[in-house]
Amino acid sequence: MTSYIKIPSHLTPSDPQGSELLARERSKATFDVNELTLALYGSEELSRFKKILKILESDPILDKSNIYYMGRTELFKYALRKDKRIIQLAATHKWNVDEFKIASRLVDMSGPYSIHQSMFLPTILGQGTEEQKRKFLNPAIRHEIIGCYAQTELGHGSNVQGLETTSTYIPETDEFEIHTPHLTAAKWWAGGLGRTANHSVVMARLITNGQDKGPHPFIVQIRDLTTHEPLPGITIGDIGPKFGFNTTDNGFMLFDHVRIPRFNMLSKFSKVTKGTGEYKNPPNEKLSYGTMVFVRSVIIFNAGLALARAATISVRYSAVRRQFVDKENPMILPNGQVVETAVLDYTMQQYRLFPVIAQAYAIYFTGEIITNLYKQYIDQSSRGDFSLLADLHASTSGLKSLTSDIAVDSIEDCRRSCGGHGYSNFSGFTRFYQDYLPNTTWEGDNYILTQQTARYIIHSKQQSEEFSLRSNESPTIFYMLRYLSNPSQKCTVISPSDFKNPEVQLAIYGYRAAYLIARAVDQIDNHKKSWNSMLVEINRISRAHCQYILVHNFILTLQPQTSDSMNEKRRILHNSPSLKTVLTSVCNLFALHTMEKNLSEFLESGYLSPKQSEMLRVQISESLNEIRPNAVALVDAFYLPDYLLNSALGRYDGKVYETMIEWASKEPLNGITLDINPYSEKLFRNDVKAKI
Ligand SMILES: CCCCCCCCCCCCCCCCCCCCC/C=C/C(=O)SCCNC(=O)CCNC(=O)[C@H](O)C(C)(C)COP(=O)(O)OP(=O)(O)OC[C@H]1O[C@@H](n2cnc3c(N)ncnc32)[C@H](O)[C@@H]1OP(=O)(O)O
Ligand SMILES: Cc1cc2nc3c(=O)[nH]c(=O)nc-3n(C[C@H](O)[C@H](O)[C@H](O)COP(=O)(O)OP(=O)(O)OC[C@H]3O[C@@H](n4cnc5c(N)ncnc54)[C@H](O)[C@@H]3O)c2cc1C
Repeated sequence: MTSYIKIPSHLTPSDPQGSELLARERSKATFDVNELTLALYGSEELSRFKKILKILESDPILDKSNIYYMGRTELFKYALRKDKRIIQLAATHKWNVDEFKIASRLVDMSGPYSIHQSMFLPTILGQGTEEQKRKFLNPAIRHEIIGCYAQTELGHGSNVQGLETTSTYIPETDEFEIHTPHLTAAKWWAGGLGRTANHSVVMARLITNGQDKGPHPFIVQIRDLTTHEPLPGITIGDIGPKFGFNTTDNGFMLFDHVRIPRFNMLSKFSKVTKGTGEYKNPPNEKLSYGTMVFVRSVIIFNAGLALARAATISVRYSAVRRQFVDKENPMILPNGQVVETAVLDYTMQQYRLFPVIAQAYAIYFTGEIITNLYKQYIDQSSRGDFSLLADLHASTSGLKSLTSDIAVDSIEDCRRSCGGHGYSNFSGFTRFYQDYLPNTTWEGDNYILTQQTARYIIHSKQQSEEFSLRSNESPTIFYMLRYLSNPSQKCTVISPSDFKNPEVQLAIYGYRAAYLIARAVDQIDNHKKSWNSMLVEINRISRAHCQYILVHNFILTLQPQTSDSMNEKRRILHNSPSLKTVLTSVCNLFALHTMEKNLSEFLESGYLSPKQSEMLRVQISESLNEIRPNAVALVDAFYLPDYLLNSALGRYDGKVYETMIEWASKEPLNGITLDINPYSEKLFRNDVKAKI
C-alpha cells in the first residue's frame, strides 16, 4: 500500500516500548498460555487453525491492509472477491465444513455469500427431502447456485405468523404460485439477495384447497443463471446503505404471480399431495422454524468469540498505554527510571475490562454446551424424536438474547476503554462493532426472544405436575424445584470469601430466578395480569434464568468429571492445577460481577442482605486482584491472531504507536491535491454554477 507521507524513520516511542511492556505482562502469568489455548480449542482444531491462518495471511487477495480506507462499493467488491477466494482455497486445499468455517472466521468479513453458507445451505439440509437435497444442496455446496434466505418482509419480521407473501397450490399444473399481495409483503433484508443470489429460500404462507397453512419454506430461482437478470415477475434490488454490514448486499424482492414446481416446497416435515393438494402435517408445527434455532445456537457461540476479540484488543492496549504517574505506587523501570503508569494498573480500568474477559470465557463454555445440545437434538430428531426441541428453543432464544446483548455492550465498553484511539478505525473496533450489532436484532429481536424463554418456564411452573416431570429431564430448569420448595431460605454468606463457593453462587442465582418466576406466575394467575402488562418482568425472568445457565455451565466445566466423559480439552484443563486456579478466579468474577450488575433483583428476593452485598463488592475487588497478573495471558490464550484483529491497538507485539502512524500515512486523503481557496471557482461544476 502507498504511503502518502514520509515519516522520519529515526523516531521510536519513548521507553518502555510496547513490546517490552507486554513481555513483562506475559512473564507475570501464573499458568501456561499454550496449555489454556489447547484446552479451549483442542489440538486438532488448533493445528487446523494454524494451517489455515498461514494460507490466508499470505494470500494477496485476502490482504486486509487496505480495507479501512474503502467506501461501500469498493468494500462490497472486495468482499465478493474474498468470498470467491475462500471458495477457491477450500477447493484447492480440500477443506471440510469446519475448516471452511475457520477460514471465514479469520477473514472476518460478512460477504455476498455469507447467508448462502449460514442459512441457505442449513435450511435445505434441515428441511429438504433426500431428493431435494440432491437437486439443490449439492450444487449449492459447490456454489454453482447461490442462495439467500428471504423471510422478513417490509411490514413484518418478528411476527413470522404475520408474513403476507403467499404460495398457493395450483393443482392443474402441480405448481405453487408465489405472490406479493401488498407493499408490506415485499421481502426485505435478505442478505445476498440485493446483487448476488440466484436462488432463495422464500418463507411464504402455504395456501392449499383454500386453506391457509401458515408460513413454509420454498426454494425459488430468482435470477437467470446466464444473464443474472431477475426472472420474469420478480423485482429485486439492494436495500441501500446500513449502520454496518455493508459488505453484504441485503435486498428486497417482490413477486407477481410467480410459478414454481410443487417439488420446490421443502418437504422433509410437511407435504402437499400432487393433484389433490392435501396437506400432510409436520410432526411438530414449528419444524419449519428450524434454521432459526440453528443460527441462534451459533450466535451464542459467536458472542463468546466477539467478547474474546474485544477483550484482547483493549487489555493489550491498556498494558501498553500509559497515563500519569501513580504517585503511591509508581511504575519503575529496571534502570530505576519512574515512568507513567500503564492504564491497566488503574483499578477502574480493571473493573471495566476484566469482567469482559470473564464473560468471554463464560459464554465460550456455554456456547460449546449448546452446540453439543443442538447436535444431540439433530441426532435424536433424525430418528423421529423431537422431545428436545421445546427446551432447545427456549434456551437458545434466551441465551441468544442475553449473550448478544452482553457482547454488544462490552464491545462498546472495550472500545471506550481505549480512549481516543478507540474511535479510530485502526483500533479494529469500528466495523467489528457495526457488523456485530445486528446480532441483537436478527434471528429474533432480543426482547421478543426473551418472551419465548419466559413462556416456556412459566408454563412449566404453572403445570406443576408436568413441571416436576420436566425439571427432571430438562437440563435448563432443574434448579427451580429446589428453591421454590423453601421460599424462606437465606443466603449463608458470612464473609466475602464465602462468595467464592460455587454452591453458594448457584444457590443465589437459582433462588433469584425462581423468585422472579414465582412472582410472575402469581401476578398472571392470581391477579389476572395480562401478558403485555408483564413484559418487563418477563424479560427479567429470561435473563435471570439464562444468567443461571451461564454460571452453572462455567462451574460445571471446572468441576472434576469422570475421565470417560471428558474430552481432550477438559482433560487438559483438569490435569493442570494452574489452569484450574486461574479459571476459577475468572469464573468467580463472572458470577459475582454479573450479580452486582443485577443486585436489586437479588436483594429484592430477600435471599441476599444489604450487608452481604457489601461483602460481594469486597470479593469482586479481590477477584480483580487475582486476575491482574494474568490479564494479558488470559486474552493471549484466545489465540486471536493479528490477521483477524487487524488492530493497531491490540497487536500481539505491542507496537501500537509505530502502527498508528504508519497506517495514518497511508490514508488516501493525504495523497490528493486540494484547492482550499474559499473563493475558488473550481469548486462548482458548470451546471451548479448556472443555478447560483
Ligand atoms: C466446503 C464446504 C462449503 C460449504 C460451506 C458451509 C459453511 C457453513 C457455515 C455455517 C456457519 C453458520 C454461521 C452462522 C453465523 C451467524 C450469522 C447469521 C446471519 C444472520 C442473518 C439474518 C437472518 C435473519 O434474521 S432471518 C429472519 C429471522 N427471523 C426471526 O428470527 C423471526 C423471529 N420470530 C420468531 O421466531 C417467531 O415469530 C416467534 C418465535 C417470535 C413467535 O412464533 P409464533 O409462530 O407466533 O409462535 P408462538 O405462538 O409464539 O409459539 C407457538 C409455539 O411454538 C414454539 N416455537 C416458536 N418458535 C419455535 C422454534 N423456532 N422452534 C421450536 N418451537 C418454537 C413456542 O415455544 C410455542 O410453544 P408452546 O408454548 O409449547 O405452544
Ligand atoms: C443486518 C441485518 C440482516 C438481516 N438479514 C436477514 C436475512 O438474511 N433474512 C431475513 O429474512 N431477515 C433478515 N433480517 C431481518 C431480521 O430478522 C428482522 O429485522 C428481525 O427479525 C426483527 O424484526 P423486525 O425488523 O420486524 O422488528 P420489529 O418486530 O418491527 O421490532 C421493532 C420493535 O418492536 C418491538 N416489538 C415488536 N413486537 C413486540 C412484542 N410482541 N412485544 C414486545 N416488543 C415488541 C421490538 O422489540 C423492537 O424494539 C436482517 C436484519 C438485519 C438488521
